[in-house]
Amino acid sequence: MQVLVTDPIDDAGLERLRAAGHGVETAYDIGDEALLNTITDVNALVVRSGTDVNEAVFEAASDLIIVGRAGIGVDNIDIDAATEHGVIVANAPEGNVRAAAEHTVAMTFAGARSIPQAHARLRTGEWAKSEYLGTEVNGKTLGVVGLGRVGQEVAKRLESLGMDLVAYDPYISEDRAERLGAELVEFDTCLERAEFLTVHTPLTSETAGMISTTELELMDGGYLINCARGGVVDEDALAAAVEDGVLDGAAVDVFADEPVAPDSALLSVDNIVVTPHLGASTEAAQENVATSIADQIDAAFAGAPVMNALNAPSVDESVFPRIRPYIDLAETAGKIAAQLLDGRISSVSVSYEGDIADEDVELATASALKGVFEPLEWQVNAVNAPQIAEERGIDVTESKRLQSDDFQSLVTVEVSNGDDQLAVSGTQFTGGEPRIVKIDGYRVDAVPHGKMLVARNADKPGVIGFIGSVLGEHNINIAGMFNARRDIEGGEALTIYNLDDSVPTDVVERLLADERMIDVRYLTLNGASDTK
Ligand SMILES: NC(=O)C1=CN([C@@H]2O[C@H](COP(=O)(O)OP(=O)(O)OC[C@H]3O[C@@H](n4cnc5c(N)ncnc54)[C@H](O)[C@@H]3O)[C@@H](O)[C@H]2O)C=CC1
Ligand SMILES: O=C(O)C(=O)COP(=O)(O)O
Repeated sequence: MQVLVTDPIDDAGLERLRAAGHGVETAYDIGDEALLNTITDVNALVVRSGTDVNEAVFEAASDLIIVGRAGIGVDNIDIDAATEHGVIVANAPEGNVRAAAEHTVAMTFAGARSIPQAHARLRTGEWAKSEYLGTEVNGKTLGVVGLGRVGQEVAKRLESLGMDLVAYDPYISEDRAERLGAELVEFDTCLERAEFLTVHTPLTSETAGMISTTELELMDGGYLINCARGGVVDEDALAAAVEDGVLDGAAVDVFADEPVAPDSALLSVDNIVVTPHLGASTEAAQENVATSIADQIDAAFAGAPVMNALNAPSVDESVFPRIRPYIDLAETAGKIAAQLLDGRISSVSVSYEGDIADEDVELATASALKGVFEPLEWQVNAVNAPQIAEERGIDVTESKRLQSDDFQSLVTVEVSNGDDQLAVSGTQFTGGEPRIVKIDGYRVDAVPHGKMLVARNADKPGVIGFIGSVLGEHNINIAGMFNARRDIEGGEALTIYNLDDSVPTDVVERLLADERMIDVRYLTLNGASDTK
């Protein structure tokens, strides 16, 4: 598999990918145009904040499986476009949290004690001792906007230095804030009470520009520290607020456009301390995020759960071995059901019974959808299948029942076209053999693989012989078969054949021409049926 790395990551990540046998190409500072040309046969792309992974990238990247963000913020990646193209986006949400928190604390002090300014003057021989009267954090109020992983670590550190905490985060509980010793308050209150305000939200449509002139005026003095994302704080408004004395100072690590333009207003105001997006730049953080992303890429290539996938159902590694067979069975059951039902599919229901009902089955359900949609030749995988269902107005339901009548675990995929339904169930026998055990109400025992013929016929003597001889005449070898009939003798029967060879349409038609045959479908479990 081919991995392209377009922002510098730690060698440990590159080595891990190479050790796993993948081809790794680094192209730091690659331009947009060159990226579009290079990405065409790449299977994984690794980025930090320096690469714009937009829709055009996904359009060009037909073999792309995963984009790994060696860090936290994913505002430079078009996740909707990734999902539409079935590409996993994963980040490394833990590895640089402490680095970002420490840098925030460092920037707080740098701003409050004018460390960079004093340093610069001393380097030119000026002993400007009397010009710098700093502000202590001890006894002051810290306002935290966004009390997530980084915000919490910053809060803990600055609280231990004697600060009182207020926080604004509409998505966390009061309990969580309280446990940190922070008072959860409204946004305006947070701005009004903060003597130091630190921003730790992601950049989203909701947070873009959330702090501008009006908000800075509410602060009325004090310091603003932004080590989250440039677009959250309006840069011109911040520069003006510090310049005009509305704020005492600011410290900024991140910019709306990076690298920041040399004429940015933020670079020319005395009391604004700046760093070039260094929050995550420690050895430990870079090693952590690079190896985390390498592991996730390797998992994605192997079809295993991707721990921090942002747009695909993710499964805990410890439960994956238990649910893996049902992920495969759900896909197979979905494929069979879709190939046996005519008409436009309007709903899919996936149900789990027995032990499997006790597990997190989101990935298995996505896999069932993939199975249903694949025979329809839609470009689909478990990442985009739920979205495809939604876009096409297909109802998807998932249900669970802890009891199972006949099997330890059973997964059933039922498809409906509005008039008719068709359900296919699968289980895993002890010893690891997957089996399809029910098709459209018939109790069967079929090995789900390769080429299969499903025939429904009148339950009369000689029908199986007839099918066998027609297949034989066409040199189609039968590898195995299972015959089932509905409740009463002389009613309807269903026979499943596992075949070594494909069944051409004219052979299906020849079988169907016999009046004893009710329905005959040739289906493949490796791709679209060639009779539909
Ligand atoms: N300067 C640097 O090098 C680094 C910057 N970052 C930035 O920090 C951000 C936060 O990282 P984490 O704390 O790990 O993310 P997180 O997801 O753990 O926390 C973000 C918090 O923001 C809150 N939030 C979302 N929308 C909000 C809104 N409208 N108002 C208030 N709060 C809101 C969320 O509820 C969540 O608690 C990242 O998205 C990234 O942009 C992260 C690491 C390094
Ligand atoms: O992890 C993040 O969100 C960061 O902002 C770090 O960015 P970087 O990897 O240094 O470009």
